[in-house]
Amino acid sequence: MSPLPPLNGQDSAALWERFRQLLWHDPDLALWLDVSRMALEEQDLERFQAPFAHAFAAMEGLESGAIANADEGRQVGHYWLRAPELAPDPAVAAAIAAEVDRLETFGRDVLAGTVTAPGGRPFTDVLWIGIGGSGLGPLLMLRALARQGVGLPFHFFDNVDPDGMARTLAALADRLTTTLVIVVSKSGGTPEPHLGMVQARARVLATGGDWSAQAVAITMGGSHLDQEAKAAGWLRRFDMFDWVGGRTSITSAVGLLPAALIGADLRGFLEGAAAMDRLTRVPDLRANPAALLAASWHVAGGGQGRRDMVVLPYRDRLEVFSRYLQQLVMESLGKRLDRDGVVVHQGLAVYGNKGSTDQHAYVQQLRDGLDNFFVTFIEVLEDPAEIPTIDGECPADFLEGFLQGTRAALAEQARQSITITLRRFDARGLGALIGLFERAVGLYGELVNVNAYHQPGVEAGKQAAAGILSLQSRVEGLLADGQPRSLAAIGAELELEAVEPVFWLLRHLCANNRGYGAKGDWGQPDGLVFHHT
Ligand SMILES: O=P(O)(O)OC[C@H]1O[C@](O)(CO)[C@@H](O)[C@@H]1O
Repeated sequence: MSPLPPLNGQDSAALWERFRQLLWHDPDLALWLDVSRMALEEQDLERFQAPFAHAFAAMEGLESGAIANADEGRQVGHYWLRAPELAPDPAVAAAIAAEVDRLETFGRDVLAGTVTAPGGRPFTDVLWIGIGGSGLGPLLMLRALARQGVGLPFHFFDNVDPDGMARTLAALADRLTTTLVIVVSKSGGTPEPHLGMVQARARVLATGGDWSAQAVAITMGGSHLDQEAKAAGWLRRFDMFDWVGGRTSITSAVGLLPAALIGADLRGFLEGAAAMDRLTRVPDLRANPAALLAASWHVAGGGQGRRDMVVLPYRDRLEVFSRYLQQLVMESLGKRLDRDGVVVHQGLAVYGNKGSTDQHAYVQQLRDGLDNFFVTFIEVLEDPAEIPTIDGECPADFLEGFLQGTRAALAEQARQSITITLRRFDARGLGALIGLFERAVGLYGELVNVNAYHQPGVEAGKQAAAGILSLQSRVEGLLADGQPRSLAAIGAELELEAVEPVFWLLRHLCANNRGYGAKGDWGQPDGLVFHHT
């Protein structure tokens, strides 16, 4: 093969040669990957040989059951979920396969009306309670694969925003007694899904529902949530295995149960991910699409994430994909320390929405402004037949034109881009996309030597939040005697280092009907006097 022409200028013959040489295609998945507009050069492909040999070996070790998440002492087994025979323990392989059967059967029975809400009425809705990977994966499944009139409508508690909860419960209204409530938390101890569950249960019971007969748990065996569901005899419990991380849980019950409840092809989804896994195990940088992605990200950001990834899927069904990738990539790669304990502040920022919509929003800056990004276009070739050409105008042709136009306009300004093209978008294609990015993140993590499977920064935020809640209890306890106090007085009596958190807490309490009031100027916190009435 002739040397890869460098990416510079607008020489169309050189660009075509780059395109030809770097194009990756799999006929079975009918998927193309084009990294020719990334700053990946011949010398990079050579210098990456040794790091990728190491990364491929590390991924092989991970898939064979090594403790790849050393900090948490955990195996990382999401690849086994779509190829159970790869699990190092036959009992684990059997458990994975059995769980898929159970999920499929349960979904089918709910849709067929053989598993019903109390009183024998068919379930009408699903309320899904979960956050992070336990909420985003299901949301992606729904937005990507739901078909009009098939399966149950979904509603989400993916936060503890009371306004969001109130709106969701109001929308369900009298259908709450026929709503299947699915509580998802791998750890079973995350406050957000717990609070959501408590609110949902109270409302279901208040409207005459039968909580245990309507509730389903997806969690690790033995977790607090699992114990609660078991003790109260919930309708079903599904396993979220210890070796599956939240952000890679979409091929577990977390993604498969939504698929089953919207009548999507969950076996096809798993098969697509498995097929991509096979293709991304190939230990050859040029022949491995996940390696080509990871190498392209590396050169774009100098191995330090100096360019953001802008995800632009040209298909509305993939609108949530950028948010999904945001968690997968940023929670995996955004790390302060590398595996050797050296402070590295690694990461790769991800954002996006969809094309061509974003053409009329931030693409202006991508073309003309700060060059701190690369775009990942996602294209689907097969168009639905329902939208015809009218007066010679075919929306699908415009979409193709907009994609190519944006790619070319960016290249004119030396802005980098990747394009992933799928012949058709279905459950199998979605599985393939998930597999592709999961492996690319794993390989990139090895290249930059970070543990892509833990999230110590999130834990830090959780602990800080717990500290604030405990401070609130102390402040409320102090003010319970009815004595008015300034912030300084509260700080002194509680021996606090800082009073600013107290101001924030009391500002919130005073804004609601919680029995607190303040005298003074809210713009001059020092002069405020707080009391409990
Ligand atoms: O499923 P759990 O244990 O409630 O965790 C929810 C989310 O919280 C995190 O642990 C931290 O954000 C994610 O990795 C996970 O997806």
